[in-house]
Amino acid sequence: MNNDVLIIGGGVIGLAIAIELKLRSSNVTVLCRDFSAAATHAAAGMLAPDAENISSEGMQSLCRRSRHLYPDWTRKLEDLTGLNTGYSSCGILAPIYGQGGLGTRDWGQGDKETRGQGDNSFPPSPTPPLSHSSAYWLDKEAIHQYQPGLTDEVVGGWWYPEDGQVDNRALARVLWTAAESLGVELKEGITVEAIEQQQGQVVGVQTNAGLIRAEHYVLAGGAWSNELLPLPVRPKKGQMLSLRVPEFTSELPLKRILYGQDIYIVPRRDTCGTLGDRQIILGATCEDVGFTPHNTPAGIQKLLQSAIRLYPQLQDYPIEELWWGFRPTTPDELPILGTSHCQNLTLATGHHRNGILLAPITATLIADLVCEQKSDSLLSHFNYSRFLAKSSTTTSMLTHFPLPPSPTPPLPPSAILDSPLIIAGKTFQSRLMTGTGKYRSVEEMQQSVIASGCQIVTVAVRRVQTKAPGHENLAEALDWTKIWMLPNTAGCQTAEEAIRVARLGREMAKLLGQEDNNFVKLEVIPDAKYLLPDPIGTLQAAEQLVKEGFAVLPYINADPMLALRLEEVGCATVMPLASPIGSGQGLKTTANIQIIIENAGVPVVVDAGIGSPSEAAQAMEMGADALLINSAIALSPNSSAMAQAMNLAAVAGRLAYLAGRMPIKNYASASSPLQGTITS
Ligand SMILES: Cc1cc2nc3c(=O)[nH]c(=O)nc-3n(C[C@H](O)[C@H](O)[C@H](O)COP(=O)(O)OP(=O)(O)OC[C@H]3O[C@@H](n4cnc5c(N)ncnc54)[C@H](O)[C@@H]3O)c2cc1C
Ligand SMILES: CC(=O)[C@@H](O)[C@H](O)COP(=O)(O)O
Repeated sequence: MNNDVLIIGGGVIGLAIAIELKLRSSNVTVLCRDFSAAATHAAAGMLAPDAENISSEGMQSLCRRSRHLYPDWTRKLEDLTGLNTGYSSCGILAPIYGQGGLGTRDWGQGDKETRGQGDNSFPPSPTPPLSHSSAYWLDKEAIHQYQPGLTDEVVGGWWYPEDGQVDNRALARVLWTAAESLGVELKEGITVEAIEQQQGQVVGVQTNAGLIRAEHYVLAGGAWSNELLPLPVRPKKGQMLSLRVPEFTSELPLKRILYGQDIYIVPRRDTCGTLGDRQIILGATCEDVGFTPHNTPAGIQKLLQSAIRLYPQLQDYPIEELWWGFRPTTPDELPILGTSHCQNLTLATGHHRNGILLAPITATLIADLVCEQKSDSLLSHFNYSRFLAKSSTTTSMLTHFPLPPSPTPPLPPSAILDSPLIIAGKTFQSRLMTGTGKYRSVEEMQQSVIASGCQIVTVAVRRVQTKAPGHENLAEALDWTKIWMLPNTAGCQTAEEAIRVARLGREMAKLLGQEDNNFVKLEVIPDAKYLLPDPIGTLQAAEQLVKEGFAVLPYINADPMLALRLEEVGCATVMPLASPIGSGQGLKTTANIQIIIENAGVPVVVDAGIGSPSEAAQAMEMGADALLINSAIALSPNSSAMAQAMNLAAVAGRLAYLAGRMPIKNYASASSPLQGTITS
């Protein structure tokens, strides 16, 4: 199969897959936001299925199969590039302290740095090895003889001769060079902002350089994968440091990795052949602190204390470098590999603390799947669907659809992983926007906004200025820490007026604490009867406001050419009307909106005229990215119930759009089988 595959993420996983696919004759593109930020560079490079003492059988097999592939895989890469990966089957020694020593294992890291398996921060305690691993117990005398220099507290340990290491930074360079030389298109500095889906297919990825399309897509975004799909992958930060082996030491004092109870010590051979390059790597913390960067004194102190305790002579070695990285971690700490809810999207993420080890097997299994639709039985352990079935509480983890507030029962888990709505780089989970006008009271407006689950509320700057009813205490009326304000230029008849009011709107947002809010819903409406926007004035004002740094969301008639022009001048969305504002006539411009949706590279927000939830759902089923609905909610006799209904309709329409509708047929087709029925 000679297809186009686009890989999101250029860490060890994305690059290994890219090379494997390229070697099987696919045309491959890798999009990578920041090569240097990848956990790949931060790792220790241990290949340790045995020392890691993995409890899941599927994971044990996966890890061992990968370790088995390592010698040939690295040799092939080295042959391709002429570079060294630093692969070595050096073995891992896991020393164990006597009872007296165990008492000092509490590192007191507080909430942020915890330890112990499951919630583990440091490597799990060495315990008797699991079946199928070749492991040898060394008693006190044997271990001290085998590895001189260990602390006296060590009373024995396990020797895992089949485990090893690779120089992960060297490997990353080799993978990049190999991919480049094979003709993989490597695009560094490109951020994928959204995965565009339609009817069970990915139709492109929205990036900071525009829309990019391929036949097949692979998500290998490491700890950041959850920015694009609601997969339960979270960052687990690891701090590390390296010591330089002093030059007077002619031999590396350590020949193998020490895998202690609260530290691992990795002697790194020089991949360049110079003695000056010899390092000892110490790791690692495992912290649940999101993407908080930097090394901390507490983290580094604990690594140093543990390392010196296990192997005291390290205390005199010069410190060379400190760093940190983010492991991509799932709730069960197993990777997510294989098929997704979209037929042409494959998942390869969540490798937690074993991604370097798992790179060759991941590449092989994913390439088998993409190129030959061959699904290895091992993959069944790692499918994303294992997170779907559990309970309704997983819904928020696996879809970006906002749950309606109580008392509506929670939605059942959805098998669809949706991208969030992104406008001008800002991410929103809800695809419904509402307004503040026409409500009978401020209280009704507040309740409706909450019931709608919306995250964007548009506010008419002019009405706030004039303190029109319902707009007197805007600052207090809504929780602006949760709701993003979309100032609109309603009431402006010319481009000049709209530009002036947009600037006031920006100041208004600042007063509400939204310092970085540069959004404006641009309305230039000279006609009061139909409230139809002036296309020329809108384009002129949009051009100017974009130049001034605004994220412009223009309200327009459903005119496909105008929509394109507005996108060309840099608008953040286009907002075609369904029918005149406040008319509740529903979708009167369907055909043109469809053309706009087909051609837009920015989100299409259907705005104005939607009168009922069925119309809202219809617009979303057509592929609108979002809706703006005000009058239908505010003028309903029960506005908060209608707000909730509109939210559900937006969610339902979106799900239906992603899932794909059945074909329309001319004749009936029985739902139950016609064969095999009882005949009289
Ligand atoms: C401290 C530490 C020690 C470790 N030690 C080991 C070890 O000894 N052995 C082992 O096997 N594993 C180890 N690991 C784990 C291993 O590093 C990871 O599992 C592995 O790097 C994951 O690879 P990846 O390619 O999935 O993600 P990454 O290496 O993190 O790469 C992801 C890449 O995707 C890019 N990206 C993300 N989102 C987007 C987007 N939207 N658009 C474009 N690009 C995007 C990022 O910029 C990044 O370059 C360690 C990890 C840490 C942090
Ligand atoms: C509040 C706002 O911006 C409205 O002008 C918008 O266009 C919504 O229209 P409906 O009130 O018809 O939903």
